Order: sequence, then C-alpha cells, then structure tokens
Amino acid sequence: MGIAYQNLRISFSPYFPPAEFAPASGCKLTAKLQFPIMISSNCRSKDFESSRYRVRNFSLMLQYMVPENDGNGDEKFKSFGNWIRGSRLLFTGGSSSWWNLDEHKKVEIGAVKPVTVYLALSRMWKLVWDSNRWVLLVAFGALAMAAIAEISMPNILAESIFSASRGKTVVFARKIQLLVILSFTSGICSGLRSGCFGVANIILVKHLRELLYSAILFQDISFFDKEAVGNLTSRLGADCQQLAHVIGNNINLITRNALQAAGALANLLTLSWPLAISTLVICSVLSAIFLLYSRYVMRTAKLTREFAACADEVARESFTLLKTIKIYGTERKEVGRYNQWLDKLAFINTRESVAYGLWNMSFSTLYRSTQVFAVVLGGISILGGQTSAEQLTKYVLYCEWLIYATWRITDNLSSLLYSIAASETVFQLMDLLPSEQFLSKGVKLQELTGHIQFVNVSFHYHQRDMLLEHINITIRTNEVVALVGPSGCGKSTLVNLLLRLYEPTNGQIFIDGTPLRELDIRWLREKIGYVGQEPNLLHMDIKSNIRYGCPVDTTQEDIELAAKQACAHEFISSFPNGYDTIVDDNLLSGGQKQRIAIARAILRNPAILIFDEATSALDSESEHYVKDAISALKDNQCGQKTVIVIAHRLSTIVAADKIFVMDRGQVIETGNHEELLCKDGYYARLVKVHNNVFTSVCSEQLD
Ligand SMILES: Nc1ncnc2c1ncn2[C@@H]1O[C@H](COP(=O)(O)OP(=O)(O)OP(=O)(O)O)[C@@H](O)[C@H]1O
Repeated sequence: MGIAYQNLRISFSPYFPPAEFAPASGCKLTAKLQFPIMISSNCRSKDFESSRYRVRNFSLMLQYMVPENDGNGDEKFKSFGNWIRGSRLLFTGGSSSWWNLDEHKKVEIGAVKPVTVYLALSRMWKLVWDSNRWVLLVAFGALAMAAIAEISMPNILAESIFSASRGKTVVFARKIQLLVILSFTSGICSGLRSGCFGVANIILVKHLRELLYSAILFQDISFFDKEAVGNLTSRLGADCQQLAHVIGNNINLITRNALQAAGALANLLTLSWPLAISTLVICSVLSAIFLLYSRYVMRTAKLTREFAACADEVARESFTLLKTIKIYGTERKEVGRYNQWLDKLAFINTRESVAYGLWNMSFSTLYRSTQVFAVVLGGISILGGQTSAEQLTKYVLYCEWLIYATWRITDNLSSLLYSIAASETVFQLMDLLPSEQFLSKGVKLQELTGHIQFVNVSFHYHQRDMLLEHINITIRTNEVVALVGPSGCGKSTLVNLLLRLYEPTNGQIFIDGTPLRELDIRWLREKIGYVGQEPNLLHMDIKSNIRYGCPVDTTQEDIELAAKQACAHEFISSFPNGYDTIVDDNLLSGGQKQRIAIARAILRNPAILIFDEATSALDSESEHYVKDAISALKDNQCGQKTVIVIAHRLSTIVAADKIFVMDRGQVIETGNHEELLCKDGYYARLVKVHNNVFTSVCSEQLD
C-alpha cells in the first residue's frame, strides 16, 4: 500500500478520526510513503503513534483524508493543469502512464476473487431458471424466430427487387407476401423477446437483492465492523442494478446478433467465399481490438464501482452526521472529502470514455472500409462476368448485417463485461455463509431464570489489544446489578458478549448453568430486553416501534401498559395520532426515544433486562420515573427479572443489589453501594467526585 499523491497536504478531519489508524499493525504505511504527509494541527500527532489507531482497511483511512486546500480557486487551477497534462500525455506518446490504472488498485476495497464470465452467467441463469424457466424458454424461442425472420429478409428483398426489374410479376408478388409475413413475424417475436427478457431481468435483480440482503444481515456483527455501510448499500443498489442489464439487454442482444451474424455469414459463404473470408478477416481484426478494449473496460468498471461506493459512503456519513457538520461548519471539508472520490471517478471515467472513443473509431473505419472493399471486389467480379448485380446487392446487404451484428455483439459484450465486473463483489458477499450462530441448532431451556456467570472471560476486538481480562462475575436470578467504570473500560463490551454479538476470546459465559454457545441464539435473544446507548427507532409508527421484535402477540393494552411503565404513555398520547404517529428523526427528543426503547424492552417481558446507559439521554424527572420502572420490573407483577444496568449516573445505580466496578477491562471491586463506600476504594472515589461535581453545580445555581 502506498500513497501516490504528489505534494498533497493531507489532514484528518477531527470529527471523523481514522478510528483504526496506526502503522503498527500489519500495514507498514510510513515505510512506503513516497512523499511526506503533513498533518495539520487539527489532528493530534500522538493519535498516529498511539496503538489505539490501527489500519484495518487502508481504503477506509483514505476516506478520512481531505486535501487541505479543497474548494478554493487554487485547486481549480491545479485540476485544470492536471487535465492539460493528461491530454498532453495522451497525445504525445506518454500514454502508457496516462492509461495506467495500477496505482488505483491500491485503494480497492477488499481483494475480490475475479469471477469468470461463464461462472457469473451460469449463476445468474440459475437464479432465473429455478424460479421462472418459462419466461426464459419463451424469450429464447421468440428470439430465434425473430432472428430467422430478420436474416431471411435481405435475400428476399434483393430477389423481389430483381424480379421486378426483370418483369416477373408473379415472383415479385410472392416475394412481397413473404416479406410481409416475415416483417410481422419479426415484429411480434421481437416484442415478445424484449418483454420476456425484461421480466427475466426483474426476476434476476429481485433474487439478487433478496439473497444479498439476507446474506449480509445474517453475518456476525464483527463483519459490519470491517465493512463500511455505504459499500454494502452500494452493492445492493448500484451493483445489483448494473446486473439488471445482463439478461434483459446483454444476453438478449448478444444472442440475437450472434444468430444474425451466423445467418449472414452462411449467406455470404454461399454467395462468394473469397468475399466472405475477406469480411471475416475484418471482423476478426475488430474482435481483436475489442478484446483489448474489453480488458480495459473490466478494470475501469471495477474501479468505478469501488470509487462510487466510497463516494456513497462519504455522502451517507455526512447526511447521518448533518447536525455535527452544521455545528462545526465543516460543509466545505465534507464537499472536499466527497470531491476526492469524484475526482478519482472522473479520472477513471475519462479514460474509459477515451477508450470507448478509440474503439468506436476503429469500428467505424473498418465498417466503412468493408463496404468500399465489397464494392471494389464485387465491381471487379461483375466486370469480369463472375458475379451478377443481384449477387453483389445481396452480398453488400449481408456484409452490412455481419459487420453490424459484430459491432452490436462487441458493444453488448463490453457492457456485459462491465456488469460481470460488478457481479464479483455481489457474488462474493452472497457466498458468505451465515454466522455460525444461526447455523447451529442450539438448546432451548424449559425456562430462563436469568442466572449469569462469566468464568475467566477475556476478549479483544479484531486486531485490537486485549480489552477484557479474566472476568469472573456471577449475577443471580432477579438481581439488579450495575456496571460502573470509566468510559472505554469495556462495560458495553461485556454486555455485547452476553448478547453473543461477539464470542469471548477465552473463558465461558453460562446462563442458567448452560454455556452460552450451546443455547439457541434466537430463543435466548427473545428472552432478553435491551435498551442501548443510542436508542434507534425505525421509521414506522410508535406502536410498531414498541412491538418491534416482540416474540408474542400483543394487544393495544399491552403496548400502552409497557409505555406507561416506561413513562412514555403521556407524551405519546399528546401526539394527534397517538400511538399511530410515525417516528422520524426530528419528532422525538433523545429522552423520548429512549423511553420508547424501554417500553419495547419491557413489552417482551424478558427474563434478562439490559440497560446500557439507558438513563443518559433522559431529563432528571424522566430518569426518576425510569428508575421507578426498573424497580417495578424488579419486583414485578409479571414475573421477576435479572436487570443489568450500565450507568454513569450515581442515582441510577445506588439502588442496585450489586455493583461491579470496572477499570481497564477488569472487575476491580464488587459489592453494594454501602459495602463499596466502606471499602473506600475506586468506587468511593467515584462517588466523592460525583458529589463534589453535584455540590458545585448546586452552589453555582444557588449563587
Ligand atoms: N466494534 C468495535 N471494534 C473495535 N473496538 C471497539 C468496538 N467497540 C468498542 N471498541 C473499543 O473497546 C473499548 C471499550 O468500549 P466499550 O463500549 O465497551 O466501553 P464502555 O466502558 O462501555 O464505554 P462508555 O462508558 O463510554 O460507553 C473502547 O476503546 C472502544 O473503542
């Protein structure tokens, strides 16, 4: 990997730190830099040295690099200069570097095994054939009929003209009749062919998207740590759409033109084999040029998709974080970040267009020269008395057909190759096996009481240092426990392991005495209620949001009861549409979203309830209510629960039966509030700091 930007000043956006950047792990970036990177002041240089940031994906890192002078006039001059330099290279023999795409290979995302045309086509074919073979059979039947009708026409056309010139009225009338029948046959069959291939295409794209989407969704969460969301949506959207052309246009037109070319060649051979062979030579030259062109197209297509995906990812990220961008006034920086990928896209597309122009130039020249060639050779033959004018006319017509068909075949082949290149990543993703969690059939216990044990559990994220070390904790049935500790000490990670979003690197987790790995994951998750740090609601009505993922049927009363317990009923009822109000980003405050998420967790009536800083986005009053809701759930009407709360707010955790104090991935203290205060250790210090802050805030308010 290397960076080939000449004299480019690069800065890292402070709002999107390169979360995994460090030359240390696996990617010796600094050793290969061709030019020094100047890091601007908005990025602390220690971040680069720190082992916190490692290169996980070089291309991801590139997305965070922003040319410092983006958007100003200087840059426009520079890019204009680049264009001039580019054109000079193209036309002055320095073209090899102008055409060179190798440099850009370095930013391709994830090495993908190339897919052969045969493999890709057979997979696509199978997708359509398995679900609706009749469409394909009718399409190919109609295609063959139309091609036969069309290819017979030049012959009959010439015969009817020459029969008229010879005054043979009966022959002329018969030929015209035949021409009319052929015209109708060709028209009807062409319509049927296009329609059926169009339907086949729709079936193909639907299946591709369906399979791809489900293959992605069934991956482990660690898969999403490595893949950018923009890339995945790009595969689902643009790449699948690109494949939409394969059957409907490419295969359809290639087959039709191949049949027509074969028919034309057969007719040419019967008319005059020397002339036919000379046309074939021209067609072969065309094919050879096309082969060169197509190889280039395959490479540009791949890069185009990768860069478009990166641009999508930047746009997606910007739109998601729009508020942050507005507040920090980084619109121009974001435009620069986006532009960076657009420039790369333009670079590739310009070369692709020039290559297409050169290909078209070669084709047009050879096509026209064939006509001239045919007339010259044919004329000589007529003058020598070896060929008749009728034969020459037929020859010129079929010659045109052959060359035209060759052109259409190559043109569609290039588009087909473009699509096949898009299929590589799509198929690679589709071939990913679902997470092992979903494949193995685990144990379903008769009842889940919520007794949890972490036995010597250690864990680290992919390519990161060990985060949790030798965790040994026991949470008894119906206990309310709190996890406390400084930010980043691994509290949420501990919960992630309990939810089996990640597997421990060492040690085991037991639930009701059964190893977590052996339990049926769906069954287990049905029994767990989870309220995350950032409550994510879906774009649907509030009722459906509360009911989301609930394993049992629920009534409106159940939903309202859960909302009441989560202190959400009042504000929901205040909306004109009440529980039918559609949730969108601006409608609800952070606290309101969290209360809906709490209601969702309560409605499931889970055996284990997890609140990951569930109170962080709540105002004091709501926090008080939610605390009450948690206590109510603890000694609850509908069966007792084990409750795990991760909270920074002291008030939320004081009432817990047991508090686990964590620091740097280890549990350093255990006990209830009073016990821990008596220990006068880390927890006691935390409480003191909290009280001091609280007292100073109160006295400031009193002043
Ligand atoms: N998916 C991930 N991939 C890599 N590292 C991660 C991932 N999720 C979290 N981390 C890292 O693990 C460490 C612990 O994160 P975790 O969210 O468990 O901390 P926490 O104690 O819950 O912090 P907070 O109280 O701020 O939420 C952090 O340094 C974080 O950067």
